[in-house]
Amino acid sequence: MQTYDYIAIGGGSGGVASARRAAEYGARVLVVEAARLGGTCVNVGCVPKKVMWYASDIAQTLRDAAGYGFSVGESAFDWSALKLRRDAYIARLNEVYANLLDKAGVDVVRGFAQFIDAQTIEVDGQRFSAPHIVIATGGLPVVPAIEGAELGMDSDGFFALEQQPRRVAIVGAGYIAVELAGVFKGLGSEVDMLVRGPHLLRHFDAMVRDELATHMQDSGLRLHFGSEIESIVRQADGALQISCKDGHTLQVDALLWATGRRANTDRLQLDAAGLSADDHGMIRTDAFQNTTVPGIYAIGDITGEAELTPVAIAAGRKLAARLFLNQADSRLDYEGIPSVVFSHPPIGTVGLTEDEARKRFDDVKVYATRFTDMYHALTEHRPKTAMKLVCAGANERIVGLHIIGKGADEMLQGFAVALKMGACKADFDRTVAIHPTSAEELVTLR
Ligand SMILES: Cc1cc2nc3c(=O)[nH]c(=O)nc-3n(C[C@H](O)[C@H](O)[C@H](O)COP(=O)(O)OP(=O)(O)OC[C@H]3O[C@@H](n4cnc5c(N)ncnc54)[C@H](O)[C@@H]3O)c2cc1C
Ligand SMILES: NC(=O)c1ccc[n+]([C@@H]2O[C@H](COP(=O)([O-])OP(=O)(O)OC[C@H]3O[C@@H](n4cnc5c(N)ncnc54)[C@H](O)[C@@H]3O)[C@@H](O)[C@H]2O)c1
Repeated sequence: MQTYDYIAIGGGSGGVASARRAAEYGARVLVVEAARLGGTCVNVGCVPKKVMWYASDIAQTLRDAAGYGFSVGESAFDWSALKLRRDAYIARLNEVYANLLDKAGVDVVRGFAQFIDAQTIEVDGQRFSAPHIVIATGGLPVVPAIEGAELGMDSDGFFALEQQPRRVAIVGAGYIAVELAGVFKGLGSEVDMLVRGPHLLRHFDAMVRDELATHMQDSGLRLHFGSEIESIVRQADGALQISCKDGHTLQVDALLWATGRRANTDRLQLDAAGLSADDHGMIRTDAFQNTTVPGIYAIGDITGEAELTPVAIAAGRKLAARLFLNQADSRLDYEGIPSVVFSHPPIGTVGLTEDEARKRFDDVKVYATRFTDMYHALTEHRPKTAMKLVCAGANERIVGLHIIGKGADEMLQGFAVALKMGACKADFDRTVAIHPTSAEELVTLR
């Protein structure tokens, strides 16, 4: 049996970040990874998704170019060529992760870890023990139990696609559904989104989610709200026939399930360590990432908190500082986490929605604007940009900030710092605008 100070189960965003920090602080550390280093984000998440988002954005730029006097002529897009280049980039990132761990002096064991007891794990018959073990095993896509569901793909399957389907149906209305719908549509597929409820992105501020629906419909993407699938059947010509409960049918070449993710805890043998997952398989923790068993911690998607890479990384680093740098108060503040939806156009959001703020505070004031940004003044396609500041209290502290429009993705980070610092509307007002930008609207709202 080999012994360590710290073991991270899972070499994804959270596990790798926590392990590297712990090693930097002098701990002897092991990372166990069952698949590819970098986890969901690097291999089947943020990174390949952003590559596809860029491709779709370039396709739109080519279409916009005529407005600026360019005759671009016929352009062609080769999905499989892009996939090859994307896969090569990710293979390089896998190596970068391996090198970073190596340089930090972290040992890596490839294989699937299972608990033997609270301080011992087993990987392919080999045992390792440590007084501190962090579970960072992330999540997996969920596909509903519907007749023919296996004929569709999940987001992992999306990244394995060798050819671009001509007609695609996407089920779901969360981050992944709207992001991948934008990719397919931007790159020229016909897209139908089947949404169970009445909205896209139901937890988002009403302004951005309704604007996004308008943008999508204007781009020719078909949104079917209140739509639930009954069955999927493969036809003789290879197409998929989708039958919905309301009698509506659809024929497509591919179907994408973007119906959420579940925690990856199934085969960990949590009970051997005295741990149990909740009904969703999540391992809940206190504010310091402690599970109910002393010496076992959980970080990242497995905890069911904001499922974002920087959250997993920050929680892992804070935990390492608490355990190995004696920083007893070191913990991640889960308030005010900014996030971007890489839809077309992108959405940036931080803090409370208007509805949430009205429930929490008596005195809420909202400043909003909707305009055509300068880039689109000359293009045929003229999507609007929309922005909203949600303020609370007599001093109008900004408790929510929401943007949809070109550049929202890169605009948000700095504003998120301002919100974290407790910025009020008056602070925005006394900041001189940068002209001509879209972001300047946020400091000139009246
Ligand atoms: C399509 C998609 C797009 C996304 N886009 C974004 C984005 O743009 N921005 C963003 O911030 N977030 C995004 N996310 C979310 C982000 O990927 C996750 O929040 C993040 O990867 C969580 O990190 P983690 O460390 O908790 O888990 P993961 O990164 O999932 O890592 C878990 C690792 O544990 C390994 N593992 C599991 N069980 C075991 C075991 N028993 N033994 C050994 N190894 C094991 C797995 O193989 C995996 O490598 C996206 C997710 C998806 C699916
Ligand atoms: N840009 C980003 O930062 C980014 C991108 C992708 C994912 N993520 C993270 O990953 C998490 C998971 O994303 P996701 O899109 O898988 O989940 P999600 O929870 O955001 O969305 C799931 C969607 O599926 C719908 N749904 C669930 N079951 C259904 C069914 N049986 N039939 C029809 N619809 C059904 C839900 O109503 C919801 O609209 C996100 O919450 C986010 O934290 C982040």
